[in-house]
Order: sequence, then structure tokens, then C-alpha cells
Amino acid sequence: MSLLIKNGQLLTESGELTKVDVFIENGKISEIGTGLEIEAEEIIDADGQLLAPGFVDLHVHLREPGGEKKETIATGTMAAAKGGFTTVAAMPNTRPVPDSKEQLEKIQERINETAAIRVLPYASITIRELGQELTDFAGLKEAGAFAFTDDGVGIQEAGMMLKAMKTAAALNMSIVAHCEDNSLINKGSLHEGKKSAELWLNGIPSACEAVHIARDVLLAEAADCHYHVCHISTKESVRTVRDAKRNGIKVTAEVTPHHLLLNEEHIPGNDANFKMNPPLRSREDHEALIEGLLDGTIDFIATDHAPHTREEKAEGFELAPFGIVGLETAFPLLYTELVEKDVLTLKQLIDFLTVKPAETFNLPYGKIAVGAPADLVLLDLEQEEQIDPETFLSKGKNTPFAGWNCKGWPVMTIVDGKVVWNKGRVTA
Ligand SMILES: NC(=O)N[C@@H](CC(=O)O)C(=O)O
Ligand SMILES: [Zn+2]
Ligand SMILES: [Zn+2]
Repeated sequence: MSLLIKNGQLLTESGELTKVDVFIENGKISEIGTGLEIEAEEIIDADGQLLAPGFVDLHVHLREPGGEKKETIATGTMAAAKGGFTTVAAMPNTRPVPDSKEQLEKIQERINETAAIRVLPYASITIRELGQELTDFAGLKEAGAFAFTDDGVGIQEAGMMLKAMKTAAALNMSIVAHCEDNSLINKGSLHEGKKSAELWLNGIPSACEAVHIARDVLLAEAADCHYHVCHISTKESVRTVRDAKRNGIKVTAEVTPHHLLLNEEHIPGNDANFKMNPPLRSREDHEALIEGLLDGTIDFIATDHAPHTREEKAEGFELAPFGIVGLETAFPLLYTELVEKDVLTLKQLIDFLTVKPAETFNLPYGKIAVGAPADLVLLDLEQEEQIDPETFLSKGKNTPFAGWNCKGWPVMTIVDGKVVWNKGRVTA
């Protein structure tokens, strides 16, 4: 298999655009240059399009097994491909939970059979994500676990977290944490603040997240473990991670597109497409997240793609499940709202979606280099289109961004040198 991409716009290290040809052979990038005259089985003219490394999303919910009404590995990875993603890491809050070698091997099998792109499966920290009993970390690592997390719920006991971190560190694996203290949730369905008061709904206080992070960075220091914070959302959390990094603790953090673009003031009323965990916080929190991303406190962007059915999301703010989809809109939204408005440079945004997550977890993806896997995306930065959930390939239509006008739509996604999504050929 060989593929020649002609005239793509490539970002240089200094952030300038330069026109290049890329030759791909046997799934790997074998030459980058200008005016390449090489015979290839397929030639793609990328004139006028940005050629970027395929995006890497280390926080998605594919729902399979057990949640196939919401999403499957097949539909979730097609949605990812359409969004320009070539690698995703799948969260373990499925039924059953991948908490044993056998379960993880079954998921790996489904991935091999049905995934459109690379999928790295997480294993859970505790049996059934119940926080009571540690899983077999060594066995799960052997079976291909990407890292350990109980995403969906927090680890309530400090002693359990310390044990998890020590076990992970000994295996050179990472602990990825959903930070939420159950005793502080307050039966809330949104952030405790202006909006919860306005809507007469119970609010989740900021401390619910930050107290876990404060506890865990101290545990990570004691265990000498790489500790990664999921979907960071408050200014206190950002401050705590910043302080821990300054003190040499091996902590990293991700932020979602929705927490970078929205805050509680955007919630229009009782619409559960604005309900997610952690919730949209205050305007000050929102600003602290941008600042944290710019100063390196926050390492990368992850979508926390969390599909739910229409019926579930129609239940209203208090009863609907937490979570929104994100894979098909992440880049266009972030490009339009942050790059076009000069909050981030194009180079920064691409790095936050590619090389930064890859480097945080020592993955060989996220860069365009000779010898690297040919995981690429072509993007149209000019054409404007409205976000329409009805066109999503994901089964989940639950987005708060319906109707937003965006530029920066992916036009082709390539994994291992194979075209897995092509806007010109495949429509929703
Ligand atoms: N983020 C969410 O609101 N929901 C996630 C769980 C999670 O990421 O904690 C889900 O699985 O639906
Ligand atoms: Zn979570
Ligand atoms: Zn999640």
C-alpha cells in the first residue's frame, strides 16, 4: 500500500505554513518533501488544506459493552474519524467493566474487529469501579491496558488511591483520575453558583473536585506515580495542579472543549444538553482554565465524548444522565472560537490535540515525521458550516453546540496510511 499526498499545508515548528508532499508506504511516513515524483497506488491533492497529525483523544466513552444504545466501538470510532481523530482511549465505565484480564481481552477483540481507528482501552482501578478492591494491574497491563482509571466516579478512599498509585508506579503505568468527592456532590446537577440559584436546582460545589486533586497530588508524591487529572474544571483545581507541578510532582491534566468554551452563564434553562460532569463552572473558572492551558499547567485537550440517548437527555436537568458528545465538533469549535479569536495559535491548538497528549503518555503518535505511523488529518480552515447533530455519525446527538457556525472541518482522516474517513465520499 502506498499513498502520496500532494500540496498539503504543514505547520513548521515555528508555526508557519509550508507546502509539502508526503509519501506513505506500508502504513508509515517514508518521505516528506516538495515536488515529490514517486509512483503511488493512490494520490491525494490536498491543495489549500491543512495537513496535521491525526488527533489523539485520551478520554472518550465508546459504551461497548453494555451501552450499545448510546454508542458502539464502531459508531464511536467512525465519529472520531469524522472529527479528525486517529487515536482514542476508551473509558472503562462499561458493563461489564474491564476489571479483569479476560474482560479486557474481550474488549480488545471487539476493537480489532470493529474499530475504524486506533483504540487504547483503559482498565479500571477497582473491581466494577466500586472503589473497594484493586484490580490485577499486572495482568491488565499484560492484556494491553493503556492506563488505570475509574472514570465516572471518584476513588473515595485515600488509602485505596495510594495503593493504586504504588502498584501502578511499580509497573510504570499511570493513574488517570475522575476527581469527585461523593460527600460533596450535594445531589447537584450543575455547578453551585449563579445558575443553580437562578434555576432553583442543587449545585455541585467547586471543592467537590479540588479536594480530590489536593489529596491525590500528595499521594502521587508519596508513591512517585504519574497521576493524570481528567476534565479539570475549577480555578482551585488549576491552582493545585500548578503548585504541584512547581514542586516536581508528576501530575498532568486535561481540559475539555466545553469547559474551554462555555460556563454556567451559557446554560439557557432546563436543557440537559448542558448537563455534564464536571459541570460548566463560573466565568472565573472558565478564565482560569484558559490561563492554565496557556501557562502549561494543563497539558492537553480531551473531549470526554459521553453519548446518551435522546430519551435519557429529554428527562430534564435533574434526572438526565451527565455527559455530552464531543468528537465530531472538537476541532471546528476550538479553531473557530479560540484560534480565529486569537486566544491560541493554530500551532498551540494542534499540539494540544496531538503531540501533547501523546508525549504525556509516551505514545508514538501525534507527529508528522519520517518513520512515524501515517496517522494524518486534512482540514479545511475556510469553509463555514453549522453544527447539526442530525449529521453526527455518533449515536449520541447530545451537544450544547447545535447551531454554532464553525470553520476548520476535517475533510480526510488517515490511520496507518489508510483513508478511514473522506468527507467527499462518505456522508452521514
Ligand atoms: N462526563 C460525563 O458527564 N459523563 C461520563 C462520565 C465521566 O466522564 O465522568 C459518562 O460516562 O457519561
Ligand atoms: Zn469523569
Ligand atoms: Zn469521562
